[in-house]
Amino acid sequence: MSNMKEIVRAENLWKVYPDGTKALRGVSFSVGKGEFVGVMGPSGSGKSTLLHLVGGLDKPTEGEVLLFGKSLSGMGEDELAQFRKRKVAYIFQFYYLLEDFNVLENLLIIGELLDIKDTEEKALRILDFLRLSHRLKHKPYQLSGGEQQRVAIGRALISEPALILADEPTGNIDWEEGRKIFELFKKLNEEEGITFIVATHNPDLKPFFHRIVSLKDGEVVA
Ligand SMILES: Nc1ncnc2c1ncn2[C@@H]1O[C@H](COP(=O)(O)OP(=O)(O)OP(=O)(O)O)[C@@H](O)[C@H]1O
Repeated sequence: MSNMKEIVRAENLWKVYPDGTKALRGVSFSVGKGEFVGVMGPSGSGKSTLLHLVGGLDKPTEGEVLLFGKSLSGMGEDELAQFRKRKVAYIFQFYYLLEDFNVLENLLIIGELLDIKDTEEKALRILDFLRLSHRLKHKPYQLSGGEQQRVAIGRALISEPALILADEPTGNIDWEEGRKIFELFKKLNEEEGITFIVATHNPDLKPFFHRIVSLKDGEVVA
């Protein structure tokens, strides 16, 4: 029986890359709805690999990921694509914004791609929430790192995801801006009920998390 409150379950995940690197060695954990969970550990401990597997961006060598009670390995490509589009959103260390488009357009394009209703209205509301209303017509290169990351967050929010996976989201910005990003995450978590899994090696961010999954050499440590 799957527990409906359980959003993510990872069961005995192994990831062996083609060169033989064992990035994950039997990782298991679960995340409940509304949790704000940190994945922490030193560089190379497997944090990014784990987030990729949880989001269905890559497949485990062994083991299983269940999202919202459904096994990713049992899904066809179409179903997986739908999942990736509409239920789960990613925020990366590098923002991957469309450089030729302005802030508002960066959100509108995703909305169009995902066939989301009332995209413009939603985009404006989200950008207001992210304190970017005065930057709508700016291109990414005209923005600070923190602002670019807020646009990337806006892009993630346009599909109204239940789960956000963030991989070193503040890795490229200074501490003050980074703290603001985490405060936005907390607000989204508390007010919108969005579940977060955030990978970071920055111990200063520990106090933000409800719970921490600590990785070392591809294994969960206490
Ligand atoms: N495509 C790949 N091919 C081979 N080895 C890889 C690949 N991707 C990652 N690795 C290796 O797997 C291990 C885990 O990498 P991963 O990126 O998941 O760790 P991480 O904890 O996110 O590190 P960082 O904090 O530096 O991003 C490392 O030893 C890394 O070198």
